[in-house]
Amino acid sequence: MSSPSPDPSPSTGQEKGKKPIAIITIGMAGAGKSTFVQRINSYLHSHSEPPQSGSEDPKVKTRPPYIVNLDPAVTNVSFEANIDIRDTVNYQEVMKQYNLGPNGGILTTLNLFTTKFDQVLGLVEKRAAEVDYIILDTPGQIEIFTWSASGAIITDAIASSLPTVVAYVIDTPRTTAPATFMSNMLYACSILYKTKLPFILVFNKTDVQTHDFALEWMQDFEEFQAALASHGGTRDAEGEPTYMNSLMNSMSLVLDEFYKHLKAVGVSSVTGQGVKEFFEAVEASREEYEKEYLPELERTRAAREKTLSDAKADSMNRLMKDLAVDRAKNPGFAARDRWDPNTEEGEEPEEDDDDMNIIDRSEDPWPGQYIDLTRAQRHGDENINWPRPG
Ligand SMILES: Nc1nc2c(ncn2[C@@H]2O[C@H](COP(=O)(O)OP(=O)(O)OP(=O)(O)O)[C@@H](O)[C@H]2O)c(=O)[nH]1
Repeated sequence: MSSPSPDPSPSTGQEKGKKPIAIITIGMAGAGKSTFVQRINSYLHSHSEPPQSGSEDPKVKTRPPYIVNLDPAVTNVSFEANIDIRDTVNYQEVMKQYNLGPNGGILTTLNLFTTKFDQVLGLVEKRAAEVDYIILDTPGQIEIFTWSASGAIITDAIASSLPTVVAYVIDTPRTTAPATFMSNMLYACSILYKTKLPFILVFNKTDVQTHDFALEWMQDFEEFQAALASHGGTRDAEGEPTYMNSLMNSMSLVLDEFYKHLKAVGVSSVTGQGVKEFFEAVEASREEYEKEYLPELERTRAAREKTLSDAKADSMNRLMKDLAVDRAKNPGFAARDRWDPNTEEGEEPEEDDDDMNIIDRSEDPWPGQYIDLTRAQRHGDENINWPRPG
């Protein structure tokens, strides 16, 4: 496991030609992603001071970040997002139109939004010279980043344009059991190997539970195995280690290698403790991105640009097919995961429209209401033709 750089100051980011760094927060539902984004947002705001006119101001440290909210189901966003998925796709309307429940609704909403991610990237790139950090908040459906094409499109698109780091947020108090810790690390591992991006484990909620135990387990697999052995339920009736116990023992050896590629910080999004260390880890990740990831990305960039639109259309079709297959394979789940007509009253959806625009709230005054999926933005009564699950 690598440790954060000793450089104590957050990024100045205003050095000539230095690109902003994108921080993609990923984590299980309830891990504290949104609270964490709010905390780092307020940290950056509190460290930004207007430059003195006509002179180099040594007090200037950072500038407020550019924030993209990709969680369509969040009701209250405690930070001001510059781009908000909810402005473009109406999640309730998606559930209704595709006859989905909350989980399928969130995934499909993100898939639809992803088809327009080039617009998001365009807006972000336009602001790149004005900000030091671009922060993306994502839904708790972590499978988006472990198997879904939309997760890969988002991470690849951002990382091919800007230095990018994944901040994997963990609910520390809920990770003290060895089995829970292991399952969280396996998720992290699959995201790391899928995105191949610099990765920071953010052990959140350290005001409730410090993350020392996690660091010990990551630095010494024997410590983890000892914790596992002393944990209840690890032996069967004959006193033999259970299958799960043996599996986790072996996994801890495998993960030992994985931990070497990670940075880990303890943070309390409530008190702000550890946020400075988090930004040190982000700055160290910039170097990692430039030395290790960028050369590889540049090799593939030319090919990617050429095939981007084909790949997007293909991914969308596959996703819609997967959705249909999943639902066919799991009729019980499909029957439960449906839009409930009693939960919402409203107008009938408009007919389909084939275009929508992403809004930058900082440029375009927020209209103060949801925009219907079918009338995404300012196209009068033209219709959108969303692909339907096969
Ligand atoms: N004590 C403590 N509570 C926290 C901290 N960070 C978040 N929480 C609480 O954890 C709960 C979940 O936080 P959220 O920020 O909504 O979590 P999330 O990961 O965005 O959740 P989803 O949107 O469901 O994916 C809330 O009740 C927060 O107040 C922290 O550092 N310390």
